[in-house]
Amino acid sequence: MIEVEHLSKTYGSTPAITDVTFRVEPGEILGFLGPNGAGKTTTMRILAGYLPATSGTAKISGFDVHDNSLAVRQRIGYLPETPPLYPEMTVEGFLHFVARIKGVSAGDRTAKVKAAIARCNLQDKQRVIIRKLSKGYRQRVGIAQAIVHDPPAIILDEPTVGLDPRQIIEVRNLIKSLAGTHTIILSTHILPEVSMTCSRVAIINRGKVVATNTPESLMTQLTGGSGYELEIEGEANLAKQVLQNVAGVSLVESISGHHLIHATDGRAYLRVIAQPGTEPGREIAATLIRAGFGLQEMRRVSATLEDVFLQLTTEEKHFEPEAANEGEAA
Ligand SMILES: Nc1ncnc2c1ncn2[C@@H]1O[C@H](COP(=O)(O)OP(=O)(O)OP(=O)(O)O)[C@@H](O)[C@H]1O
Repeated sequence: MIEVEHLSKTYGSTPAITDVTFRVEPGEILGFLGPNGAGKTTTMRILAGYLPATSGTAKISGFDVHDNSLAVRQRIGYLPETPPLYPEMTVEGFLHFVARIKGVSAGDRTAKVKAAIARCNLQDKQRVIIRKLSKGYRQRVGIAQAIVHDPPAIILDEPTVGLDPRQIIEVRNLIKSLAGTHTIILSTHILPEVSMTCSRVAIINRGKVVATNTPESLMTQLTGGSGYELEIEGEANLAKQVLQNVAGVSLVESISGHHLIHATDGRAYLRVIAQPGTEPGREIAATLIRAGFGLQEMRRVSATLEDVFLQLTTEEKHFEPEAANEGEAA
């Protein structure tokens, strides 16, 4: 539905994005996640037909954004970082205006504007001048203008920036409600936004896509699954040997810091990484007790998307593209 292949953009001699490839399936929300300056806005603007790429292709519903820009604009809704609103117009008047320039026929306009107003919960504000709206409501008008012509694809660039926590929840719920009937790309640098809203995530760093997968799969790929942190009475190396033989355990390591600080108090602090899809907690506890160790504390830890993001965007090494795309629909 949205297909991006080997897209690159260079501003003068500065590469902004390099060889970006990903696709978004119909009805899916893809989170496009990256730190400041990673190339998110550049990619979104190319997809929306506002910026020509230096090389590569991008297609929306099969139409090339460069060669068929008119067809693409009719099939795409775009919310830039700063919504393009006319402050002196009423919400309703503005949406009628946008519907007209997006090519909605005069006969369909009233119904489409009404539907966009209802979808974005703007019924109470439809006759209010945009200038008088709060930032949260303005953002909803921004989303309403993106969907008023009922496009199959929607591109949202940092849609919750500058909103208060309540408005953020409202806008995220609105975006989620658009999935299924629309194909959505949500560009953001906010990690929880991706976990809460998106079914899949593409992580972009320094202009390159470094991983694409579901948030859960990314976490599992990077860490080998969830794990446990243990505080035990006994000798660390002995405990490690014992635990290494428990079914489902892939790795046992000392927790650095703890190990050094408490080396003399007879306690060991260990992290056990479980093999993906296994839950060896019960057997870990039973094995330790059977072997005569005292189990002071045991808690489950799982990698967060934040761990994944930090690892991919701060280390030089990252997934090979094949591994990064594993599990992705062809
Ligand atoms: N018009 C421009 N001229 C020159 N360089 C640009 C231009 N626009 C963006 N860049 C550079 O391209 C790179 C990618 O910028 P882009 O705005 O796409 O990133 P971003 O991920 O959207 O960042 P942010 O989250 O800060 O908006 C950056 O290094 C930026 O400085």
